[in-house]
Amino acid sequence: MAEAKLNVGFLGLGIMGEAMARNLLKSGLFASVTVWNRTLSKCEPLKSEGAKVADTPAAVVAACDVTFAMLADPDTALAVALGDNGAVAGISAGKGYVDMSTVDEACSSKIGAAVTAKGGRFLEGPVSGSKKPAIDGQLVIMAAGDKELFDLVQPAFGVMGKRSFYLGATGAAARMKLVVNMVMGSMMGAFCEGMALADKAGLEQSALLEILGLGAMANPMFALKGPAIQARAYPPAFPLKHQQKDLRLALALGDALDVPLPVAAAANECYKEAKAKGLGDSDFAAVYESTQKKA
Ligand SMILES: NC(=O)C1=CN([C@@H]2O[C@H](COP(=O)(O)OP(=O)(O)OC[C@H]3O[C@@H](n4cnc5c(N)ncnc54)[C@H](OP(=O)(O)O)[C@@H]3O)[C@@H](O)[C@H]2O)C=CC1
Ligand SMILES: O=CCCC(=O)O
Repeated sequence: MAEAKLNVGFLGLGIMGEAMARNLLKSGLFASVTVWNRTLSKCEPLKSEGAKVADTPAAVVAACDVTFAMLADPDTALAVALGDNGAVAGISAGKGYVDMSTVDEACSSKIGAAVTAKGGRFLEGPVSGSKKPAIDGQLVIMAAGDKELFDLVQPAFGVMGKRSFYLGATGAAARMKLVVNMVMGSMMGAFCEGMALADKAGLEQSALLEILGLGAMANPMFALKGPAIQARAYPPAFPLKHQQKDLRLALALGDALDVPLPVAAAANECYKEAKAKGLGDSDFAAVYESTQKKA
């Protein structure tokens, strides 16, 4: 007998969440897709494409077998899960909650414990890949927590991503994601310093990009962000404030484990400076501006 289609929910329709929820909807694999966003007007495009809209996270979870969340940061993930009319209020036996936000282990564990205390199942599932991979369903999903839930949501992960990794007990995916983004934030910081030094040294930034692109350091990030840095135009794909949050959380993990992270700590200062210049909502490539002399 064919398995019944799942009713799925999605909380948080920002840059990533809207694209991910749309891929769930477009796939036709689910009986229904119910969405919620703090700014409710952002639900309208998906509503016009066939999604249901609920007024609260609790109402989404109550209506769905599995609910996914993609929220800004740990404080937000906790508020949406545990606050009044939060997701956990809608949990009952067997329901699944998959938090795909980039958060630290303490946040994820707290949400997981609240979900399981009500008989629900919890998985963390942070992702690599930005706006375009989210639109294209090409994210890389790092998951940890309830393995049966991981298996159950494979069709959903399959439409949102190109690969999903099961990494073990809750916390493992949160830690992995922070390590990955610590490397990314430091790489971008070093790249921006190179671009700034090339410019001041009388070299063409486009020549630097070509030379880097032909050697062992070739990577999609430099190729994609290089032209934006040259133009000093930073439409957000990955907001700088989120990259700084990830460095902050990775440094806290390093502190807790006594791992020296001087490169990441220096990069974090650059992102903090860019944020203080009002660039938090710009793409994280705007960290280039921290290399420029103050006006
Ligand atoms: N953009 C990227 O390239 C990637 C981002 N991520 C991670 O994914 C998560 C989402 O990122 P992204 O989509 O870019 O972020 P956005 O800033 O575009 O969206 C953030 C979402 O969180 C919601 N939110 C913020 N504050 C609150 C609050 N106090 N209460 C309720 N909801 C709130 C926003 O609602 P509202 O619309 O009302 O503001 C929105 O839905 C972050 O953890 C980020 O680090 C991971 C991989 C890539
Ligand atoms: O957390 C954001 C990651 C962005 C990316 O992997 O390109």
